[in-house]
Amino acid sequence: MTMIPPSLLPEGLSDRLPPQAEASARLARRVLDTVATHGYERVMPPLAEFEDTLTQRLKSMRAQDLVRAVDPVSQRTLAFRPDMTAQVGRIAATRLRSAPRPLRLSYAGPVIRQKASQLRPEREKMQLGAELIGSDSNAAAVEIVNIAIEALTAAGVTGITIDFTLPDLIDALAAGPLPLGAEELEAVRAELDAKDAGALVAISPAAAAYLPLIEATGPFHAAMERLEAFSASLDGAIDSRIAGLRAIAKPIGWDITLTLDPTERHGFEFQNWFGFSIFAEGFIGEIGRGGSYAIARAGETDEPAMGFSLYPDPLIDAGFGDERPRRLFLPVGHDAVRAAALRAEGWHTVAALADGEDGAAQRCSHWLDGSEPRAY
Ligand SMILES: N[C@@H](Cc1c[nH]c[nH+]1)C(=O)O
Repeated sequence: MTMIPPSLLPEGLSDRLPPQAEASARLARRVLDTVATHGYERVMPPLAEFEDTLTQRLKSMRAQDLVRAVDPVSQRTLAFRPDMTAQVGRIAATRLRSAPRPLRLSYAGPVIRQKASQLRPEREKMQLGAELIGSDSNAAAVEIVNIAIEALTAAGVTGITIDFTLPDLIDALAAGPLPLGAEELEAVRAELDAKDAGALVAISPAAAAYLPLIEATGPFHAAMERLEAFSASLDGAIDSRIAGLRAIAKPIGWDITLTLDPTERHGFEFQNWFGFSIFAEGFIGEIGRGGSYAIARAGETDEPAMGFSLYPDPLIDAGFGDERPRRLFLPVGHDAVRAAALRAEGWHTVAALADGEDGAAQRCSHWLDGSEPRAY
């Protein structure tokens, strides 16, 4: 029998150690506090639930993406949550069904996926976010995008880029002004994803009509002008979406870089008319994502919603949020009242358990000499 080393964790799962565990919690706290000031109240869904309740609520949450196990109690398949948005949707559609709308909820916790992404090896990630349930209007999008920016800024993130997308644009065009057969549609999606103009044109003349969308990518204002020209060539077929994007972009500060990638679908499995990805300077891949979606409800029409999720682990790995408090060593017999007063001033204290302990070895910069902290 092969022995599993006691330190080995399953692939893609890892420990967070000091000081990063604290930095991660601090960043989560700042984001949650910011969204709370805009009326978002926290929910705490469980780490795992029945697989079907996780996959049914949001369209295209796929069972094969989940880490699953059979529950010995119910004999049913359980799945770890891959995304808390689906759980918030379940809560909104069931236990908070009759709560007044719009309903504003926030969340934070780990999520687990079957496979890691290409960019990062983790299967477990920290997720923080906010969901606005009951509307997917332009006003809802303005609120969500701006709160996401405010929360990241409050947490100290700089160099933010927001990339807008229209996740269901291709489907809407294919079902309307630029018809495509089912196979053609798949091929068009693949080539737009690859941004391969030559391959797109080679599919068919109908597919070639989608070419302007590849060009409507990049810095926001120039890309929007190209998207507007494309809409004009289709008798204004996507004018309302363009107006939506303009309304969302308008209040965003000059210090945020805006880009447009109207056909980006990666990571937008359930979002419909609007989606956005968040990037921070110096970090590969998104640190957050959001958009509009619909929550399925038993015996009723779907409910519109809008939200965002942040994945702060890359920031934490890079040492972000590492604010080390001053550490003070308290020798045996120290003045406990003075120590409490110093803690109230922001010191972190480390009390000796026995004579002869070395405070410096406990990473203390100071020790309590009578009533005064003294540097080592
Ligand atoms: N939870 C989604 C983002 C999102 C939140 N609300 C709507 N979309 C994700 O992580 O991809």
